[in-house]
Amino acid sequence: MSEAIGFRNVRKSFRRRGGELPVIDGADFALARGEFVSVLGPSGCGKSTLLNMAAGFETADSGEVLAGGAPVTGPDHTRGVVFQQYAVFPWLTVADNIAFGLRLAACGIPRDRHAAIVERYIGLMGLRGFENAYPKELSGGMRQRVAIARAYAPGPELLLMDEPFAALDAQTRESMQELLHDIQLTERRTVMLITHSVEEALFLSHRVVVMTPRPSRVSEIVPVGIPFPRTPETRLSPEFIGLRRRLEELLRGLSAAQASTPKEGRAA
Ligand SMILES: Nc1ncnc2c1ncn2[C@@H]1O[C@H](COP(=O)(O)OP(=O)(O)OP(=O)(O)O)[C@@H](O)[C@H]1O
Repeated sequence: MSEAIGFRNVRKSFRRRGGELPVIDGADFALARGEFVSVLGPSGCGKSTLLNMAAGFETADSGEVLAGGAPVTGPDHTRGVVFQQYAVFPWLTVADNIAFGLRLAACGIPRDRHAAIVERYIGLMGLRGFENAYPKELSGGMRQRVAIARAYAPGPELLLMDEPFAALDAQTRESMQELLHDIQLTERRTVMLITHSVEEALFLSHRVVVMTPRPSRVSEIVPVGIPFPRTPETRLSPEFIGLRRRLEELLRGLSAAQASTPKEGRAA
């Protein structure tokens, strides 16, 4: 299978008051086309930094970030991004938010197809009846459904999601995971998801990348061998529970290692 996004020995530091903060120290992993991969790791280890490099918002100090084999040089329409918040435009209706990326010339989808594409994602994301609503009239979960629809609509090869459900209550979060799972069954895009939730990572992913504390590298890549489609009962299966325990233990160990490093090595 060909590679959608690859990190090759990537290093990244940030310049801060008081010196350099090394964040990523040789990250090396790749996502195959059509693969759903979650990235877990101790708080502040650089997960969002990895995603921002894949999106083209940040550049690596050394090593390479490759999208479809070509170096990432900046953001473009082949990579869609969903953030935790502020992902929808408050001045646009639901339909216009979803159409936003389609209307950018670079995406190259003819104008006469836009309405059908918007309509399709309205249906897939359960937003029918809300086409003309503004984000302020929607719940947080519905706003994130709009954000996800907007990211999928222009047909990017890769979707980069940075804790898209972190601000939602537990029940909404579970139903959003199920919605994303179902969309992926039909769309089969490549997704890189940053999350703090082991359960979310396991429910959605083919593989889970676990990062070490900062300066971080890959600690382990855990394949999730649970067949698709997954259902709410999957979360209760012995295989799922076993993997959850294993990942939680791994993360506890990594966070404990982080807590015992000298303070000057761990800027906030
Ligand atoms: N633009 C920046 N300038 C300076 N420091 C930054 C910048 N972006 C991130 N950092 C620092 O780099 C470190 C890693 O941040 P990042 O957000 O990538 O980690 P994370 O693993 O996503 O964090 P969390 O788990 O808390 O969401 C943090 O210490 C953060 O303060």
